[in-house]
Order: sequence, then C-alpha cells, then structure tokens
Amino acid sequence: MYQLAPSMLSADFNRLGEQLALLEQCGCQWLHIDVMDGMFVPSISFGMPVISSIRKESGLFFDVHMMVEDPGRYVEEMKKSGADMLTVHAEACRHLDRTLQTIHECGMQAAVALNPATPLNVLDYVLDKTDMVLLMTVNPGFGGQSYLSAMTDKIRSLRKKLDEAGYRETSIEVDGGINSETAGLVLEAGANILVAGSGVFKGDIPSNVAQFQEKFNQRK
Ligand SMILES: O=C(CO)[C@@H](O)[C@H](O)COP(=O)(O)O
Ligand SMILES: [Fe+2]
Repeated sequence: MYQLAPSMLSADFNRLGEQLALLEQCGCQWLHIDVMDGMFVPSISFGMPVISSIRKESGLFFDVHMMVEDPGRYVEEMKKSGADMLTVHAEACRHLDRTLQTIHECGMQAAVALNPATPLNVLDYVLDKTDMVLLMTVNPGFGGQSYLSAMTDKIRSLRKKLDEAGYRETSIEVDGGINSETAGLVLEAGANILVAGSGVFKGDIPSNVAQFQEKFNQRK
C-alpha cells in the first residue's frame, strides 16, 4: 500500500478547511499532522484544539507526528481529538514499549519515529507493537529542508530488517524533503508512506498530488 501523507505544517492556515477539502477531492486519504512542543524541537506548531476542529470536517486519516517530550502524557487526549495513528519519537520516550501499548489500548495505530542519527536497533524489541516506522529524512522541527541523502541506505536497511524479522506488513514512512524528485529514491529503497509538506502545498496542490500518484502507479 502506497500513501501520500500531505503535511499540514505547510498549508495556508488562513484557508485550512478549504485546502484539506481539496486534498480529499484530489484522492488523498492521509493527513500528516506535526505537533511540536518547543522542547523536543525548537518550534511550536499546534495541538489538540486545532486537531479537534479539523476532525469535524475532514474524513482524512489523521497521522499525528508527536515531536514532543514524553508524548505518553497526551495519548488519551489525542485520541479524543480525533487522531487515527500516533507516532512517537523513540528519543522522546523513557518507556517506549509502554507508550506504544497505551496508544493501542486507546484504539489508535502506533508508530515509532527515528531522527536521522538514531540507529535502527532501538526498534529491536518493539516491532510487535509498531504498525509503522517513521524515518526522519531531515532533522525534525521545520518544513522545507533538503532530503539527507544518507537516509536512502537507512530506509533500505530498515526494509531488509523488517523482512528478515517477519514484519513485511509494517509500513515505512519517510518525512522531510520529499518531493517528486526524491520520491523515486525513497520508494525504490522500500518506503511506502511519503510525507510531503512543501512538495504538496507549494504551487498547485492538484498537480503536485498527481505527480506523487503517478510515482505510486509506476510501481504497481
Ligand atoms: O516533521 C516534519 C518536520 O519536522 C515534517 O513533517 C515537515 O512538515 C515536512 O515538510 P517538508 O520537508 O516536506 O517541506
Ligand atoms: Fe512530520
């Protein structure tokens, strides 16, 4: 399954409802929502009130990326706000296994995010509780950065690791610097969920989305 997950951080917040509706009209199914606390990453973005508000109108699958220290504190509230999947950073969790378990108990899908410099072996004992792994392909905190080329090998190694461990169904999401040029590289390496902020919202949204869909179609 391939999915484009447009990152709301790059949307025009004056026209948020309109732009989210347009994504659905273009055939998108996912929305990537970056929650930043000014501690785990330097920026502060948005939180529960914004998510609850867009949930009232949107049928998109809410893929919430928690760039927050100790994200286990917010699992229940995120569920109430309308999150479908909660992604927590391994670097931000003192008890990663427990946090993943709580996310499942609250009825959401659970994902683990890794910063570019974090090794894959932190996943070794939590794969049975992980529906998706998010590999950061830039350092987290800001949209509009360039793809780190060293991440292509990391994606490939993760796909191999998941295959060898019998987790062929686990998704690999990549986040940061993904556009119609880098999309081919990450798909070839084994990613199947592509987050794109500027790659979707900068310029003409329908034609940007169509370019990603074409890349997916070429691989089917
Ligand atoms: O999590 C983050 C940034 O920390 C991302 O989800 C960005 O929003 C991606 O933006 P682009 O690199 O695609 O512009
Ligand atoms: Fe993100």
